[in-house]
Amino acid sequence: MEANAQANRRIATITNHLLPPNFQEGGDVHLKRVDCRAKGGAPGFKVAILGAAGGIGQPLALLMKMNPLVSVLHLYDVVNAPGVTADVSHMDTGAVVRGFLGQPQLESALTGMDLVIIPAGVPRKPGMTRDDLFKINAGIVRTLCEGIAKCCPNAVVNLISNPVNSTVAVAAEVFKKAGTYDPKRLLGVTTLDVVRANTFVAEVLGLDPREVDVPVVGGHAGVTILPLLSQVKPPSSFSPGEVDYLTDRIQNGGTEVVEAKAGAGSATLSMAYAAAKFADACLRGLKGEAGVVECAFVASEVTELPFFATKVRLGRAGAEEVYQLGPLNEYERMGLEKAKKELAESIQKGIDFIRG
Ligand SMILES: NC(=O)C1=CN([C@@H]2O[C@H](COP(=O)(O)OP(=O)(O)OC[C@H]3O[C@@H](n4cnc5c(N)ncnc54)[C@H](O)[C@@H]3O)[C@@H](O)[C@H]2O)C=CC1
Ligand SMILES: O=C([O-])CC(=O)C(=O)O
Repeated sequence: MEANAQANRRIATITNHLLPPNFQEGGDVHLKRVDCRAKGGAPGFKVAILGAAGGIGQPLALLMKMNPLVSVLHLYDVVNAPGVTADVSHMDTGAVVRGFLGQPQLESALTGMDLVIIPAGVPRKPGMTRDDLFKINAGIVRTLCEGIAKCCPNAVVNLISNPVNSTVAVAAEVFKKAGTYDPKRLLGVTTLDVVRANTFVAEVLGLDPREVDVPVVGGHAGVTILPLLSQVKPPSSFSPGEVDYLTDRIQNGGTEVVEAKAGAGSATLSMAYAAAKFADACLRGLKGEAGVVECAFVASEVTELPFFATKVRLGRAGAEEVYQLGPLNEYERMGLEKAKKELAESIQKGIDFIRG
């Protein structure tokens, strides 16, 4: 009987690096502390994911755990971080995984990080615009960026939380207020627009999407998402009907997923893929690899707006070079005017949120 009782009693053995600072042995589920021999400090970058237990956060944690450039992976959320951390930490890849739960652990999650990826915040439901998320998500982004300014002011920040067209301005204002703002290190993630554009254009051209490169500029919402089909590689021409179809599908790709999920959220898996691809590019840049170029929503002088998405070259300092738009056709010039009008308002909304 006693043997059975013992067998039924769940005993989990958790290594020190997974334990919260206030851990005590015992309780219904018996957690045992085990001291492991220290690992010989694998070289690599320290990466934190804020919002790691969410729809994007979980698959993104999995993908970052698989990235050989990552030596330490911090998973922070206000719910369920210990479970996701225990799960991902069993993967036999190099990165050491640590979990952090709730605001009191935010500073520990951020201290020493080289790259912070932020998919924290509420997603859309059918009928909502990304801007409808502003009220909740701007506050979340403010709190998290205050933590970054305090604990890892030199980290590169990949901001995913919507509306990106406004939250990047919120983050910039928080960093300015704290005196830590470095425009090269704050990047709004628009990679999913490029990923979608590559996929849809490849379908139309009958090519493998891995061979296709579509620059997508502007911002990350509706008409602000501006695919430059005249600059597609390999060089391709499209009929007016194809241009209309592709532009509309790329601009509304997010809504396509929101409607298909019918209330269960927005893109998570393709977004985690896109975020992991972009984070990997940032890490390769930080490492000093030459010629790493991705589209991102950054501080920019390409237009009269303070932020704009274009191709940027990623290096040791973050977005080291912001590329010009290149030649646009008439259709794209008209799209650019529409995009700038909406973008200007969204950016101002983010600035006003902090400046009041
Ligand atoms: N930039 C882009 O291309 C895309 C952006 N998104 C946006 O990403 C965000 C997250 O989307 P999902 O993962 O699907 O949402 P989700 O609701 O599944 O996950 C969000 C996570 O954030 C956490 N969270 C909430 N407040 C927090 C706080 N103060 N600190 C830390 N974590 C907090 C939640 O507990 C949850 O685990 C949304 O705003 C969504 O609109 C989504 C797809 C693409
Ligand atoms: O559409 C949404 O709400 C999520 C998102 O940004 C995207 O999938 O592009």
